Amino acid sequence: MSGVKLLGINGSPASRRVEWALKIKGVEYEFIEEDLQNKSQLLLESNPVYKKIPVLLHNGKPIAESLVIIEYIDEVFEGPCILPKDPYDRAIARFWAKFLDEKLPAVWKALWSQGEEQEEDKKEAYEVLKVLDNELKDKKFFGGDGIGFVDIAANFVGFWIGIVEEATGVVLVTSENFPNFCAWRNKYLNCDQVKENMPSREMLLGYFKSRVQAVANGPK
Ligand SMILES: N[C@@H](CCC(=O)N[C@@H](CS)C(=O)NCC(=O)O)C(=O)O
Repeated sequence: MSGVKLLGINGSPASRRVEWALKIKGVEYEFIEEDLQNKSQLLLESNPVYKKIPVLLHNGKPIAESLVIIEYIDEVFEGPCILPKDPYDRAIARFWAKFLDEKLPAVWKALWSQGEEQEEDKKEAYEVLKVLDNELKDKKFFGGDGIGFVDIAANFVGFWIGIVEEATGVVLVTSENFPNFCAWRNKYLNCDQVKENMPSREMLLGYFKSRVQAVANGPK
């Protein structure tokens, strides 16, 4: 028993990032599915600042924020390194992971907003995707030849965006606009590591379609 518990949600990209890191290290853990409509006392006490999942509990001590948790896992447990060893490469990986965290809300918003607001939001989302596309110009993965910290951090753009696009009918990513990004995404989705660490596509598609329906029905 490793004394590791994860408070999370099966379909959450942030939660999946942490599970992926735990699996790379071969750490056994207990997954505790949270209900965000009715947050547990354990979650509220473990992450009193943000009250969000994921939270890792290691021997009872809580750590919040998925990227912070992955770095902790990388330092504390034996196994393959997740972040690069070289300090410069590590700093660059942190830069891109931070970029993803800061910019993803704009991409998410563009997928759900409507009308004129959406046209503005799309412009911002395209800028973010263009930056990612450019970063992937001469690379197989963000991590170089293999999946690394930034590819784990990028699970939302790699896996979730396409599903939300299908549910909402909003198209942000095309191979004409973002060829390097699309090439990365195709490789990414075909990786065993990715397949093993993502939730069911059907489950997410059903969930997002029900959200689209709820938006269309308007407030009750
Ligand atoms: N920056 C955080 C984001 C975590 C996050 O957004 N968690 C969402 C679920 S995916 C949550 O707990 N939301 C509940 C709330 O906002 O009350 C991380 O990377 O851990």
